[in-house]
Amino acid sequence: MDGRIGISHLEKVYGEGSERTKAIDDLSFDIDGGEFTSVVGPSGCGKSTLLYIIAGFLDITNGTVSVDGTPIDGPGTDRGVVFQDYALFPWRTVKENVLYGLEEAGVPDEEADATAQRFIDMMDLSGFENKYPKELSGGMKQRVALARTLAYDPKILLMDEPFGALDQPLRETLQDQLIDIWGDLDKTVVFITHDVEEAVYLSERVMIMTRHPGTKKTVTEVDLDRSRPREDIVTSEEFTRKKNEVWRSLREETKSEVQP
Ligand SMILES: Nc1ncnc2c1ncn2[C@@H]1O[C@H](COP(=O)(O)OP(=O)(O)OP(=O)(O)O)[C@@H](O)[C@H]1O
Repeated sequence: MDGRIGISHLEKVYGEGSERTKAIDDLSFDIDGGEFTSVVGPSGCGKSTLLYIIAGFLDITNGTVSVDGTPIDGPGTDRGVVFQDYALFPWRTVKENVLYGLEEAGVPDEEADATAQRFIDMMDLSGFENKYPKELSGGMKQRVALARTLAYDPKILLMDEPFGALDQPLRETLQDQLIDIWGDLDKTVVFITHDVEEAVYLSERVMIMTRHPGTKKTVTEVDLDRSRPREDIVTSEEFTRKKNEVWRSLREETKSEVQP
């Protein structure tokens, strides 16, 4: 399946001289097309840096990052990014926001309109097409952002703590919606989160990064039957075991931060 991400000996250094910071050091990791991977790690370990490198927003210092075998050279419509703060256009309505990527891609009006409406419906936003972002709740704004990204059909979804600003019930609703979308649309998803439970609930693999400079520390494989209701999943023995495994690895990194 398309949407494979290859990361080989990635190094990212910001700044020069006394301002020099090595954010990522010798990180190698491959993600299969259609796979859902979460990335967790201590604050400042380079999670967002990694995501923005895959997005093509940032240059790399050393190593290679490729999509389907082709080294990344700037942003592209094969990758869509969803941010924590939604990044909607405040002067555009819901429909106009969702139409944005389709307009940029030169999709004819009628087809763009039908596609936008399909994703508006999929994200339960029907009836809100003509509202402006300021008239929406946080959860609705994030659903608009997701619809906007999905509408131009990227193979890869890059999500930077997308539900971090939402309260728990909303977060859970959006997590379940994302699992459905992932199942229906065959996307590769790279999902950054601080929430271990969220990472294990959503992903097939969780990569835990070392603290600054960040590299791959451990990878936990999660093979949960996600067709069950949430209550059954989160109370299952396997879910608890995987959560503890990720926690243990993460705690080691956070602990080493405060040791001399
Ligand atoms: N534009 C920049 N210029 C210089 N240093 C930067 C820049 N962006 C990030 N850094 C540094 O790179 C390191 C990694 O930052 P990054 O934001 O990728 O980490 P993170 O794991 O996403 O953090 P958090 O979990 O707190 O969001 C940090 O030390 C940060 O200070």
